[in-house]
Amino acid sequence: MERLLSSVLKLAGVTKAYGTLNALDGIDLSLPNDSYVSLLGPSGSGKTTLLRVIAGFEQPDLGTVVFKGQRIETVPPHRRDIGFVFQNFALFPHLSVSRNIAFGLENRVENPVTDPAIVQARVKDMIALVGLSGLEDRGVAQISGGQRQRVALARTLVTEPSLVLLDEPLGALDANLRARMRSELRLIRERCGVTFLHVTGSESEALAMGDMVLVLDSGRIAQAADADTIYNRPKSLAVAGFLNCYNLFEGRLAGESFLGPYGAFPLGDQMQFRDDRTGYAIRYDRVAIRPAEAPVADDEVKLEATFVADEYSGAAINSFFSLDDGRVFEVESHLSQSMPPACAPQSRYALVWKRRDALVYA
Ligand SMILES: Nc1ncnc2c1ncn2[C@@H]1O[C@H](COP(=O)(O)OP(=O)(O)OP(=O)(O)O)[C@@H](O)[C@H]1O
Repeated sequence: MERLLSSVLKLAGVTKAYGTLNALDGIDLSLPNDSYVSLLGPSGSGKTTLLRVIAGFEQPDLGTVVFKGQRIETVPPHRRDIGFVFQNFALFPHLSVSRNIAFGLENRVENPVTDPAIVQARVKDMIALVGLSGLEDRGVAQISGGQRQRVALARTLVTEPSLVLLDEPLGALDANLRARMRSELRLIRERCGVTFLHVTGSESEALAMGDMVLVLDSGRIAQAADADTIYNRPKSLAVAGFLNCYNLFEGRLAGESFLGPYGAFPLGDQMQFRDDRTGYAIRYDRVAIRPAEAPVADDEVKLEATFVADEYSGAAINSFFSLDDGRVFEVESHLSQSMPPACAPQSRYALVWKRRDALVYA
């Protein structure tokens, strides 16, 4: 029996330069079939360039792009069987929801569908899939931002691509809608079984949505793993930094300690990773706030700091402290676990964590 290909897309050594800048610098990656993949990276890291190379709007200078077992570097975009959902949706403002969705099917270069009955049936199925039933005849100017997002997605999915690229698809939506569309997008993808590659600059979006998360840094893949691994075991200081949930210190190792700008942090059986830079990371939600003079246990590390402010975000409180040189240290207390003490502004506190909860890079 023929085995299904386990990966829909493979890139090897893909490099793309603009002048002297390598926007992509030897990218190797493999996207599994039937999965949601998030691509996370700071501004300028090469996310859009990578999507454009995969879609065929740019050609790589070096390297191979293999899609469903075939090399496609020189295949033009419209012959690639890869869908693209743009951040601004790019809908036809004068057409209805149905007509926008039908357009792609009737006008695709390969295999256009000309039988109106077939078009109508496919569009109807797609409208049901993305949850737009009842809005078929509305103009796209008369629907909400989230509904427009679904039209854009339906218009791409109706052409039955084997891979869908989404460039910051939730970027144009307000915060509430963005949160709702996260689970919607995941559900729609599960129903149609197509791999989605979703570009985002938001670490929470990337971790919440991706079965697999790719982290891009200066044109290279800094880490590719499931969300849990990326979150709990970022493999470099740079990746830990992008996640926005670790306090980071640079310094050096000396015997059984990490020596940083705030003295020695004793080491224990924490995880250690190879990195060009030597550093120490402790997650915001692994830190307890105690009175400044509270004793610490043998397996703990303590750092004194001045309380600045709190920020409530539903299920958690984020507390901000100022270290002796003015740098900010953040603590996240999940309210389901325990209520942090009410801290007084400008007062000193002990910030305490377990040695084994730190990550060390060297
Ligand atoms: N057409 C171009 N000509 C010259 N330089 C470019 C071009 N397109 C992108 N770059 C540069 O390549 C690098 C990667 O850009 P890219 O748009 O891929 O990053 P990004 O991660 O998508 O950023 P953002 O999140 O800000 O959209 C950046 O330094 C950018 O300035």
